[in-house]
Amino acid sequence: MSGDERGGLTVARLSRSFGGLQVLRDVSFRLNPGQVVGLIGPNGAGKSTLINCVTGALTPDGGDIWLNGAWATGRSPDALCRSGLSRTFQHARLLEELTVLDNVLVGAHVRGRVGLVSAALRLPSHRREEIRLHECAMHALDLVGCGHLADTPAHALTTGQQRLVSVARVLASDPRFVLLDEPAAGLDDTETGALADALRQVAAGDVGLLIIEHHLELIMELCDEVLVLAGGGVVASGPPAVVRSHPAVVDAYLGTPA
Ligand SMILES: Nc1ncnc2c1ncn2[C@@H]1O[C@H](COP(=O)(O)OP(=O)(O)OP(=O)(O)O)[C@@H](O)[C@H]1O
Repeated sequence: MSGDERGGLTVARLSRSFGGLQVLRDVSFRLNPGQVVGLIGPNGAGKSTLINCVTGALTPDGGDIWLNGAWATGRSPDALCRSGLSRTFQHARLLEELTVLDNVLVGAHVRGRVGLVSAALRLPSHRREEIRLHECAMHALDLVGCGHLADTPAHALTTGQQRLVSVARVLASDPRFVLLDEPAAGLDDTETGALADALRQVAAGDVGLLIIEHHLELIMELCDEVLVLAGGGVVASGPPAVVRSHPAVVDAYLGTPA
């Protein structure tokens, strides 16, 4: 592994089957700090399986994952999250009886620095940490345009607001890399705009983002690189302008030149 690969997420020749069905075959990509990579492909192409393997929910059958220079294949989702690799889910569920702020604080606590003993004894270090986490949570909510909803119970949110808050919950964990599974699904145009602005700001803070999306315009507008998955393999990759006119993409996925 070369020196400049040590500060990123590297996925090399990842494979995964379910029974006799090979869902991923030799998938490789790299995500650098501050880079936004889009992952597109038809339904069933293997996008969610890829995220599940990279974030530890599934064990790949073959291939390697490196996170900041450390071999990360097979590590648990919790361990990866503590190392700065987080994800959002296609159908994220909030804790409905809690307020929006408390939901986001759950994310912030994932990487809290003060242990149980300090918390139980209510030491000053615990109090300072609580203030810091509260600020992180509010900052994440402001980023996605939901700061005004902090005191609202989660069950009172629209579907779009729930999605934005679930993105804020992940951002509050102060990740270095985030894998987002269809973050714009169910958002209206205003919410999609707020999401795009938030993700740009997050990436500008040197966070690497991998975004699965069916909303192609969002992908083409937001991403530095796009990876196209079909039948479990990468059929095209490169800058958006190159990928959108790639013959394999036009034929197999977009149908007509975008
Ligand atoms: N746990 C599982 N057991 C068996 N087959 C699975 C499992 N998870 C996924 N698959 C199959 O793997 C293939 C890829 O699924 P995956 O959800 O990764 O695709 P996707 O590209 O994310 O699709 P979508 O865009 O519809 O979410 C599909 O054929 C799916 O049925």
